[in-house]
Amino acid sequence: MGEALRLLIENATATEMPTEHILRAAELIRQAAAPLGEHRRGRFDTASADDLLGGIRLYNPVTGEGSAFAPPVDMHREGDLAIGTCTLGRAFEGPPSFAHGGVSAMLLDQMLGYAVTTAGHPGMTVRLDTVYRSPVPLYTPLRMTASITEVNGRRVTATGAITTTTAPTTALVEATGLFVALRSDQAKRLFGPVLDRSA
Ligand SMILES: CCCCCCCC(=O)SCCNC(=O)CCNC(=O)[C@H](O)C(C)(C)COP(=O)(O)OP(=O)(O)OC[C@H]1O[C@@H](n2cnc3c(N)ncnc32)[C@H](O)[C@@H]1OP(=O)(O)O
Repeated sequence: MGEALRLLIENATATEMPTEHILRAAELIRQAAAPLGEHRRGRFDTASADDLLGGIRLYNPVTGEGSAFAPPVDMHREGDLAIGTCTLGRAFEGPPSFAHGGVSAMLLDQMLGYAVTTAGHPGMTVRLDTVYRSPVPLYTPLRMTASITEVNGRRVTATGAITTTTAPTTALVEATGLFVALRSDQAKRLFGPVLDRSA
């Protein structure tokens, strides 16, 4: 379903069809959406397809295969380096033909988060600094990298960059993120209802 939704969003964003076609499509979309809404999970319920501890989040807005919104980014580790790949379509546009700056920050937040989590230092982002060196092109295969630069108690720093796959040494956007490991009282305060319901 995620793939179908992403095709829908891409075509809906790029379409130049006449208004009557768009109105007809809108009605069909409403008809398709209605049965899905008949049984929904609540705010604190995890998706039945998810495995929180195993890191499976089907509807994550960056990596989720089931997400209408995610590019989705494919991530893996090679040694100390986290690597991600994706191609951004029209829905991610900011400046004409290039990605929105907030989208680049979102991709890098997830990349850095993946780097720290898969290195055994899970935490939440408390700071993300981005440097925009060149616009990120749409419809162009992208490569992202991230790695840890410092571990200082509960605070972990990671850096990363977005490049194209054809010029992997030319950073278009760079980011440095600070992640903080939650104390048990913080984890309980923030995620207690979710953990209780998924136990
Ligand atoms: C595979 C998974 C990938 C996931 C990637 C996505 C990651 C995300 O996007 S997470 C979502 C965005 N982030 C958030 O919503 C976090 C919001 N922040 C918070 O809830 C709180 O700041 C929280 C709970 C993390 C930490 O609580 P807080 O009271 O701020 O910090 P505290 O626990 O007292 O301090 C920890 C340390 O971090 C430091 N710190 C906290 N915030 C900052 C900051 N913004 N800048 C610098 N240092 C900071 C503190 O000074 C302290 O340092 P020290 O140990 O030397 O005294």
